[in-house]
Amino acid sequence: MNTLAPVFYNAESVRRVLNWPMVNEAVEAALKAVVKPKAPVGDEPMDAIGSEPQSNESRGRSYVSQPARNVTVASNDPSKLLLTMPAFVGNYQLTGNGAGGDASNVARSTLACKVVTSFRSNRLLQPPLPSINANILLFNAHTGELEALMAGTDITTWRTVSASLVATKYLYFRRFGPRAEQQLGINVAVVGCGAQGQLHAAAMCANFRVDKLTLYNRTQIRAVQLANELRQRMAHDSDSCYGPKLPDIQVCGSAGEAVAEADVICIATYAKEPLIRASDLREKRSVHINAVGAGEVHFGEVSDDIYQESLVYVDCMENARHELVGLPAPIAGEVGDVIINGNYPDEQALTIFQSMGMASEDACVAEAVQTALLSCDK
Ligand SMILES: NC(=O)C1=CN([C@@H]2O[C@H](COP(=O)(O)OP(=O)(O)OC[C@H]3O[C@@H](n4cnc5c(N)ncnc54)[C@H](OP(=O)(O)O)[C@@H]3O)[C@@H](O)[C@H]2O)C=CC1
Ligand SMILES: O=C(O)C1=NCCCC1
Repeated sequence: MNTLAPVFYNAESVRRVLNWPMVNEAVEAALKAVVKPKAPVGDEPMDAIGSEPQSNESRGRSYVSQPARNVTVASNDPSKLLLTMPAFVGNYQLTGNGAGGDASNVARSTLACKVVTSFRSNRLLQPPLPSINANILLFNAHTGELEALMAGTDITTWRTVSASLVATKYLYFRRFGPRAEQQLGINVAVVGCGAQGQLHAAAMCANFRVDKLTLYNRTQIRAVQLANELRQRMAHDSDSCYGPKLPDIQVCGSAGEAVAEADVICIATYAKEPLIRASDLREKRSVHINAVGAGEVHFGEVSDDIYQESLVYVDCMENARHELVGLPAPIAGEVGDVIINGNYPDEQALTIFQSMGMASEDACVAEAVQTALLSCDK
């Protein structure tokens, strides 16, 4: 690769190659890589008596270096943030699923840094702009030279939605059996129909068998527009990715109404006050919540009484120590650990995936996108 001239991949190029199998595989790789080896107990092998637990690297497993993200407040306004999100992901594999990978299963390492702004008032501009705008720097992991600058706004939305998909697969479906995500029909509620909510709604229907999709948005017209768009798109694509039966899509007048019959809830707003409460949820719990919104805190949009009843899982325990201070419930574990060890929740559990977003997800997806774009050029 020419080290003197980093390549620029614009948003259009990135969009051309994004697809769910590719992104889901890359995000799953990032979620697993972040899991630290456990201290040696029982049958865990030890290097030598009294030695430290083996590192993931020395075991040939994937691993991550991902410092806490740095947040800069712009114009003295806490709703205008610039975040820098560096990550190194070592020794991970992508199989070639969805064209991002390498069928030979060669282990890869990625060094990247996302620079992202969150300006929530952008939606009020004329014309409106996305609240989240991102670019990703991809470096040569051996020499440290900058190889590519990639538009990262779509990658941010896709990898965040994908983390919710992966969490739903392992924290919700797998409690019912090994292939439950292909067999079971679910009711999905989406609370917040901004950029995240829109893609969560479409992706849940494209990746799982959704019987009913309920939508709530503070400004109702956006939920109505999303419902209409999804109905049109699904009718048009019905042969390809959606199941044998198209979901029944309903717009609701309150968040409580939207989640009342939901098995899986995706909530992605800037709300500081809770939009959903324990009394809104189905009595027979067996419910999974993807809590995505990050206003001033990550967990404002879901009420304390839901957290107190839930098993809360995170993408990264280390980041949670910095970013989830004051979370009203203990953290049960990392999604990656559940993927690796198969320790799924009980069928009746109420689970929350508290999504913070990881730089390593951006790194793995950006690497997969670059691989796919390079293979298009061949
Ligand atoms: N976990 C992660 O990895 C990531 C999390 N995020 C977070 O996801 C959330 C949504 O982002 P995105 O979709 O890009 O943002 P958008 O600006 O596109 O959408 C914001 C949504 O939040 C709703 N909303 C804002 N304030 C309130 C409120 N007080 N009460 C109810 N609804 C409200 C808006 O409703 P209305 O249409 O009425 O204005 C809209 O539906 C943000 O908190 C963002 O920080 C984003 C990226 C990654
Ligand atoms: O992970 C990200 O990227 C973001 N998370 C919170 C809000 C800004 C972007």
